[in-house]
Amino acid sequence: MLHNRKIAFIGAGSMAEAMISGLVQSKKILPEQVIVTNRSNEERLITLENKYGISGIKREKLQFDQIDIFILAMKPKDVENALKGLKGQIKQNQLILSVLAGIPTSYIEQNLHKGQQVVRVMPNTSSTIGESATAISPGHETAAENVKVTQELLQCIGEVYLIEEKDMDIFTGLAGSGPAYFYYLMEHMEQQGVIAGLDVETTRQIIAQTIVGAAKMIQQQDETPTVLREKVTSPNGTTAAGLKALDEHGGGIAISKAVEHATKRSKEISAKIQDSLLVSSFK
Ligand SMILES: NC(=O)C1=CN([C@@H]2O[C@H](COP(=O)(O)OP(=O)(O)OC[C@H]3O[C@@H](n4cnc5c(N)ncnc54)[C@H](O)[C@@H]3O)[C@@H](O)[C@H]2O)C=CC1
Ligand SMILES: O=C(O)[C@@H]1CCC=N1
Repeated sequence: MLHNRKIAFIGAGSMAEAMISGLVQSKKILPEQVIVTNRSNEERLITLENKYGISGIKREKLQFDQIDIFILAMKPKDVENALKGLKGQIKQNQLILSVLAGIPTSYIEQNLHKGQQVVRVMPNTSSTIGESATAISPGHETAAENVKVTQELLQCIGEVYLIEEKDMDIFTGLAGSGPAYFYYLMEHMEQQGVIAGLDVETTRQIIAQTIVGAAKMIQQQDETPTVLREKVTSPNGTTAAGLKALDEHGGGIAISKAVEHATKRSKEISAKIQDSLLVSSFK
């Protein structure tokens, strides 16, 4: 299904690079199938070309009619301008994947064409190594065949979950932003290893293997996190002491709040963009 399809990233930042890296590494997508463009930073396009063997093309030179799948990968604040620039170039039957947090498919449909083939997508930066947890949610008029193509494409960069669009905000709070919470946790664990006299590189690898092991236990054993946590925790032992400190310092609440606030921010971005649409429809 993906054979010979041309994929163009509009936006060449961290998320575009993570996806390009995963797609090319999967070998299911050839570098010749991938094009990337951005607003103005030509140096960045050259860097991506050299690193992944793909084509970096200035927007004016992009042959829009040759592209099968566009991937919108600019910041949400830039989407209005970006869509204005794309409207005259993109046809209704061309497939648009949007990775933008908080931007509804209806906004994209309304700013491109009625019946535009669009799928909202939420990957994470683990796409880089083919380990993303990616959600997809098609627009109202998106054909089933395009949903299948999207699934097949994104399976090249990890696991894909088809969800309702109303659940995109919580998915973003859990999985889109999620890697950052784990990196934050790792930063703090690492500091303690180093304070205790371990070298930073060894500490980092020990922590990474501990997280990988815990994640694989959840994936491979039919046990809940609660049961697995209890199995680590000997009465009056080291883990009990660690967990008590976590509780006393609001560790559990802090984690819940991180997910809650990221989710809320995704909702705020949606509300803001819907308001701007409402204003422009009254102009
Ligand atoms: N960074 C992450 O972990 C994730 C990001 N996302 C979404 O991905 C999108 C991009 O995020 P990042 O890559 O982190 O941002 P970034 O700031 O690194 O990259 C944004 C890119 O968009 C380009 N751009 C801006 N306006 C443009 C226009 N009119 N036409 C073409 N290109 C334009 C910029 O030149 C830049 O290359 C955001 O909407 C974000 O919500 C989604 C999931 C995870
Ligand atoms: O921080 C952000 O807004 C983006 C969306 C999910 C991860 N990064």
